[in-house]
Order: sequence, then structure tokens, then C-alpha cells
Amino acid sequence: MQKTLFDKIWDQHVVEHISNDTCILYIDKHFIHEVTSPQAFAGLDKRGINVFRPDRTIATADHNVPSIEQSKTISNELSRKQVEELVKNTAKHHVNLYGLNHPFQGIVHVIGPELGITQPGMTIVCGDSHTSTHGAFGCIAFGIGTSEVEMVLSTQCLLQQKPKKMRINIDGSLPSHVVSKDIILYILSKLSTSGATGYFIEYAGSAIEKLSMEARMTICNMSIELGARGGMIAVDETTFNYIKGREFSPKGKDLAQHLEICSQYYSDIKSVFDKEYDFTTSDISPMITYGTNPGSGIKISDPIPYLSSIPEMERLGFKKALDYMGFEAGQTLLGHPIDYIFMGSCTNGRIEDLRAFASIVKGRKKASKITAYIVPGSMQVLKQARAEGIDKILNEANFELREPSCSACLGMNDDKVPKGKLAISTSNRNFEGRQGPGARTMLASPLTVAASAITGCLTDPREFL
Ligand SMILES: CC(C)[C@H](C(=O)O)[C@@H](O)C(=O)O
Ligand code: SF4
Repeated sequence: MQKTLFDKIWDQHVVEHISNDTCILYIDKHFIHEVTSPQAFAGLDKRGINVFRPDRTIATADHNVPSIEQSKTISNELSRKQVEELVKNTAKHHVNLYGLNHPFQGIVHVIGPELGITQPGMTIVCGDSHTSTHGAFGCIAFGIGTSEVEMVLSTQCLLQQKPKKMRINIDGSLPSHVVSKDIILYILSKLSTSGATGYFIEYAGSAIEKLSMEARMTICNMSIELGARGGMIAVDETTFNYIKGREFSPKGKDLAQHLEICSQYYSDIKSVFDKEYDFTTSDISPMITYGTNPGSGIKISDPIPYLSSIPEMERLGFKKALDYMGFEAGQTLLGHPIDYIFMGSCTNGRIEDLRAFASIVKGRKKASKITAYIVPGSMQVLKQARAEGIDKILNEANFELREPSCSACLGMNDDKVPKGKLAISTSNRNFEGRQGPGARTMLASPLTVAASAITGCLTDPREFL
């Protein structure tokens, strides 16, 4: 029988069929962080039970963590309490914590893959919507709510309804200075933020096959912004090469056997999807968002759409978003002044992203009016960046490389964008107030953010070719 990648993994993890589409699913890896775990642990305590598989549970602190002077106490009381609670709960339940100052600390979706905890064919969950990131390794990975976190902590299983399957094919070679972030912003602009609601996406096609693992993660990361349950990519040589030698990856003879098993994780040629889309890279340019959802992307040189081109039902939202952003329909954004830049997050906080940013700012200087947050996704990324001299390149260009945190991706720590200020950001969400109350956010790739940081206004990275 011809099976999709999704079905292969799903079927291997069904513990029991409950009804037609609802199953009890075994979960291979459960990541937890300080924001969505406290109530789940409180639930366990109330029931007087322990974490069922502490060895399958991995904790880190990321959202409430400051991106400077991590070795000092967190000054914000609420943030400090959240992190302290995680320390207490993980110690009590014998769960490994990569907390503050630990060499493996970082954003949950950055550390899983880079440490080799994330492996092909797994089911992976976390109380965090961007768990879809791990799907880049040929996994079923998705975000869950706090009550589900409690369910997984106590049973290592989850009650799940099987989603429908969508395949998005992207063929071709990427033009210079067009990167995976532009691909996913482009897909979002075509399908909208509800375009994949009820589906699990598989990304395929020659463009995806050519991408590095970091670039694939960027795409899978934003699957949730399409409304999808998750996104995934078939396992191939690129996956294997990434996995090899990672801290917790199988080693020696086990590795050969492991890779053999992993090589089954692709969709069979005649497998059927509920919906398919085809795109080509020649249509994709550097992208920028003008509105207050990640679906509001346009080519960086295109004008914001005119009201007349917006469907009647969406006009109110369109106008509201433009009011918030301080933009006008038909306006071209290239050259528009920017106040803040954020380079980081689980979308673009990996070493390859920092290299891309550094490749543009090298030998240049940051525009003096720009406030920049440049934040590695993990301690490992920070270490690597320092080893490669990226910190020096940044310093010489008047930037500073901070410490791992979700940072300015969302206003849960000290790194915020002030009310009314305009930021260009490599993160995944541009909702009203996402980077701080009243903050305005445009989403883009690390290259576009770097180019804009140098000029102080929205700049096409192709100008730096
Ligand atoms: C805080 C957390 C629950 C949230 C999520 O689920 O995604 C956050 O990571 C985000 O990006 O908005
Ligand atoms: S970096 Fe942003 S999107 Fe990713 S987990 Fe943290 S807050 Fe969520």
C-alpha cells in the first residue's frame, strides 16, 4: 500500500483507535518550557502522580530569559518565578533541564534538532505552537495545549484526531538573496493564515530538496501560521548529514542501523494527499509583510495592495491593519524608515541565519538610529558564532551578539519594541503588540533585516549583491 510520510509515522505510533479518526498516539519526545508547563505539573501534583517517562521529557528555559547577563538573577519578578518553577518541577520529576547558563540552553525548537534529540520518524510534542519546526526531520511534530502537556507528562500518550494531508510542492532554484524565509512568507501570502487549517503539510519539490536543514526548519516552523497542525519534509542525505555526530544522535554501529530505519521516511510515489499546491521559485522574491498577520506578505518592491483588490469581506481587517502599521494602501515600502531590527527566534536564530546576517553587515556599519537585537537561538549557536568570529564581524559593524532567548520575538522578557516604533524582524509573528504593546512589526529574512539595519530603512538585500 502506498503511504504518505505522515501516515507511515502516524500508523507506527497508534496505541489504540478510539473512533474513526481519533487515536491514542504514543509520543517519542516531549519538550517543555517555562510558559506552558507550570499548570501541567500542578495538575500532576494534584493527582499525586509523577512524570511517566522523564527520560523522554526535555526541558529548557527560553521565553522569559533575558538576552544579556543571563548569569545574573532575572530582574522581572514574573519571569523569574516562571523559570524558578521550571527548575523546581523538573528537579522534583527527574526531568533533564537545560536551564539558565547550561551549555545546551536555548529556544526549545533550536536545541532539539541541534542536539540530535529530534530524529526522523518520531512523534514530538511541546506546549508551543512552533513545534512544527521539528517536522523538517521527517517527524510528526506539533504544538499542544497545557492540559495536553499534562496528559503527555502523565502517560507519554496523547488523544489525537487525524488531520487531513496537504502537499505543497516548490520547484526550481532559488534566485540569489532569496531564502527559505521568503519561500514560506510567499506561501503564506498565497494561501493565507487559514489556508491549511485542518491539514498537516508536507513540503516537497526540487527547491525544498536543495535546502539545508536550517532552511527547512524555517519553513516547517511557520506551518502553524498557515493554520496547519504541522509541517514536515521527507528524510534525505541532507537530513542524514545533519544528524551525524550530534550530541544525542545514535553513534557507531547504531548510527548505521538508525539511518537505515530513517530512510523509509518519505511519501511513496503514488500516495494520495487531500490537497496539493504547486509553486515555482521563479515567482519568489525577497518578501516583507505590511500588515498584522504573517499572511500579509508582498514582494519587497511591490506596493501594498489597493483596497479594490482586497475581497469585500477582508476590507475591514485590511484597513485596521494598515491603520495600526501606519501604512497606506498602494504605498511602496522600500526606503521606509525603520527603528528596530530583531535577528533571532526559532524561525531564524540558527547559525546559518547568523552567517547570512553577518555576510551582509561585514565591513559595513549599522545605521546609527537603529536599535538592534541580535540573539542566537541557543548556547550552541552562540558558541559556534564566536568560534567563527561572527561576534567580531557584528561588533565591528556596531552590533552586539546577545545571549540565547526568545527575546524580542514576543514581549515576555526585557527585549521589547516601544509603542509606535517600527521593527523589521526575522521572527514568525507580526500580530498587534507582539513585540511589545503598540509595537509595529514587519517580517522578513535575515538578509533583508541585515540590509535594512545598515541603511536604516527597508532595503532589498539584492542591493548588497
Ligand atoms: C508562549 C507560547 C505558548 C507561544 C506559542 O505557543 O507559540 C509562543 O512561543 C509564541 O510564539 O507565541
Ligand atoms: S522564538 Fe518566538 S515563536 Fe519561537 S518559541 Fe520563542 S516566542 Fe515562540
